[in-house]
Amino acid sequence: MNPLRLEYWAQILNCMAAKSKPLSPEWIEVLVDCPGAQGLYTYRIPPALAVTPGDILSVPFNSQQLGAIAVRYLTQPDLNLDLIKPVEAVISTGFFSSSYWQLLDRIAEYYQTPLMQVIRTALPPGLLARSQRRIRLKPAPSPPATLLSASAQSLLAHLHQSTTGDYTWQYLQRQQRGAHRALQELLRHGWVESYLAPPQTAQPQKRQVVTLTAKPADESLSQRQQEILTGLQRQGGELWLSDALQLLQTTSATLKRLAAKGYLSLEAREVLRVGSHSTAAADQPKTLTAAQTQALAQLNQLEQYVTALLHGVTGSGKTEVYLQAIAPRLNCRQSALVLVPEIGLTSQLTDRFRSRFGERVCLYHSGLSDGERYDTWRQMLSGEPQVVIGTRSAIFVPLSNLGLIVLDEEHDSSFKQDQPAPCYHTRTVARWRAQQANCPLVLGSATPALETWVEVQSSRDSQGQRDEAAQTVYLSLPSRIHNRPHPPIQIIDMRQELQAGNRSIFSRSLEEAIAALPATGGQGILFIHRRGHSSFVSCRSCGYVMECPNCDVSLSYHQPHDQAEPYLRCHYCNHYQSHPSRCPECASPYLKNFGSGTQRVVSEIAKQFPTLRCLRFDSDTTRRKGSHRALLTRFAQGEADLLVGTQMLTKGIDLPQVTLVGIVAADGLLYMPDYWASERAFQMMTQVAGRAGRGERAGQVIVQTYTPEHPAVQAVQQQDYAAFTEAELQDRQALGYPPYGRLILLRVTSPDPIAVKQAAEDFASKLEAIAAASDCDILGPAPAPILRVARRYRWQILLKLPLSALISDLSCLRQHCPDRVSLTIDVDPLNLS
Ligand SMILES: Nc1ncnc2c1ncn2[C@@H]1O[C@H](COP(=O)(O)OP(=O)(O)OP(=O)(O)O)[C@@H](O)[C@H]1O
Ligand SMILES: [Zn+2]
Ligand SMILES: [Zn+2]
Repeated sequence: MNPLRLEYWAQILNCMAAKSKPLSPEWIEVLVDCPGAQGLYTYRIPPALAVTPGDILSVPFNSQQLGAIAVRYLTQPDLNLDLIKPVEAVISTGFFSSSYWQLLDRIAEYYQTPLMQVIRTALPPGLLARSQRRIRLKPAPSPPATLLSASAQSLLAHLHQSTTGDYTWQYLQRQQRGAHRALQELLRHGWVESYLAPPQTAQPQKRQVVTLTAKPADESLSQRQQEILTGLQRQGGELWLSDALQLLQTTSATLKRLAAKGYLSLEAREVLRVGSHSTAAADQPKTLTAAQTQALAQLNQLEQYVTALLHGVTGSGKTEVYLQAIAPRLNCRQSALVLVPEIGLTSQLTDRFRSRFGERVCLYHSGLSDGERYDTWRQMLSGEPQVVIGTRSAIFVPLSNLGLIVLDEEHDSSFKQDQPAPCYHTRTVARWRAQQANCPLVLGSATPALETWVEVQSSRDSQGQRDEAAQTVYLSLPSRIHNRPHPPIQIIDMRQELQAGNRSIFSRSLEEAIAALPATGGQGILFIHRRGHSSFVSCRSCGYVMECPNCDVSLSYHQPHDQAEPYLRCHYCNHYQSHPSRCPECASPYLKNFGSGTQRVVSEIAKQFPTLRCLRFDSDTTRRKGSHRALLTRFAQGEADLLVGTQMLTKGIDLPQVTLVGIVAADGLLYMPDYWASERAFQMMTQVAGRAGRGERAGQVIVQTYTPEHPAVQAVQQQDYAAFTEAELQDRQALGYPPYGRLILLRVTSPDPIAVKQAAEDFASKLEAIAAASDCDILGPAPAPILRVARRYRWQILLKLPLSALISDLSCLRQHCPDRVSLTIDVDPLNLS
């Protein structure tokens, strides 16, 4: 025997001995492309067919042939083997890498969720429906066509009618009954092959733009029309249609009428080109500061999987480090994944990436349409090196050859999915993904999550004792770019303001600072915890509070501006109702709204500072696509003196002219029903404060509170992350809370208040046995802090486990879930309300 062949056989035998998995698995579980099909289905793999997880298949399903994705091999189907149908064909191979499914499997297991639900979260909707199966003639047919059945010959004739010898399978099925069997025959004899159409090149996205073409002087125009044109002129004469509708408070019909009269033009323009106009000029890498240089050098040395914490104070230039760490990897044809809390809020970051890497940057987030998400996916499957910037779900994009994963603002809670299941944390999944790709994971933050911090600490303590992969590398950017000072932080005790007779929502210091803005040419940011106008409305005669009919919460009072009709809205279920003129309880006309949201602050500002220009930035004013960017651009261009907004303001705003930051009421942040309320309050306040004084002019931060002695408030003032963390960690350790223990929250909900309580009690008693085995505490069952949301009653059970505890599979509880009750298992929950 030829020695080469011998070696070949030796290898095969080795493989067979080494792998427990049979060489040719017999069964495969697949995801079927059929709207009603729930779960995974099992198919037989015919001996002649090589099927690998990740392949796109065609399978018989009911009476049809459907597209499917091979997910995982099965050794022992729990079914009657004779009833299992065979896979019909492999349409496209290597669509997903098989490690991709291992990742999803791991998520399903850790987060106690059925694999199907994980798949649904990970894959863009309609992935299979959009991948078209096509059939084409092959060049060298055999045997002669005359030996084929009549129906096969007829199908062949159809294919010959096409100039390219190529049709979609759907089309052929419509042309001929029983095309399926004919196709089998043609495939078997090598006449044709079936394949998956390559992705259609994504059309450049176009958007309507409104441009002013004539001055609004004409008398034939109505006053309203004149206002619109003047408004457009004030905005620089050009706006995206969507922004124009919002900013000018008009309709497209009105704009079209004005266009017909020749006052403005409406045309489609490519989004990319115009959208990034501010950064059209390609951007060069900046000369790094010493700290940046050191951090980058350490990052560049990391070749394999390892976690690195880039701990950089606000304004220290973390983004520049990401950019320069990614550049060499792109040059080595590796891709990078950059995860951010919310894409709309990080337009500056996105712009910086675009201007550095141009077309190689691609965005992936839930704001994309299904079609856009699909196109982006297919583009990534091409394997071309690229940088994907995305939110939470982008951790699932199918990038091959990953060279680096970055999680910017890693402490941000939007990286955790509350619902639907899987309730995954992007940081956790990113670790697994980086591990699989064997690439470094960079966590960036000015205020790292305590969990991350503890890992760094224990890495330091155990230098050299543990294996490298378990170490967290610590990189620090301790000062701002150009050594700009941090703004001093002034804490105002609002109780003293009240004593001094000041009943305004602004303390005297904040009032003075706001009043001084125009003269100094600086801009200010006011942070309010709540959107809307006021948090609740109550009757001054009988004390009745207006509540949501569907939820156990008070309705928020909304009044977008002073002339607008006020209305009430529920921030949990979005219930809307008009504001009553009289109390529904006692008919008294004295209804008053309490607490201050963004709208109230804006209208207060208008009263106290009539000449000050103010923009509101919250989820009410930024509902439309692109409106975040539009508002921030207006602010950046100096169209307003003040930006008033909610936590959306905390992230990534880098505006040199902002000199004042005011936190109107810190208290709303401090008292939340979570074990980590202090941590979040500290992080948020530090981030907002960090928006001030990033330019040449010094900044100033004013925090108003009724509890100035609160440790989080104190720590913010002293800008002392380490001290805050140390104190907070001691509390956590004493109580066995994360990061020193683990939590699992079971949420039980139902429209039926009795059934939900019953089910929760049932689950709790079933958990007793599990708990005893794993040294775990069961807290509850108890009604959730807000018992009813959107007409569903909510109960919860909290499991508190030591870090070392092995938790058994809780998904078995689902089998005991009664009909109208639903159970969500939230592993490592952040939201306990
Ligand atoms: N080496 C450098 N030389 C000059 N300017 C720099 C350098 N690095 C970064 N910058 C600029 O400093 C500013 C702050 O940087 P960046 O926004 O990346 O900070 P950050 O650490 O992400 O802050 P935050 O956490 O507050 O968002 C940006 O305007 C950036 O362009
Ligand atoms: Zn009343
Ligand atoms: Zn409600």
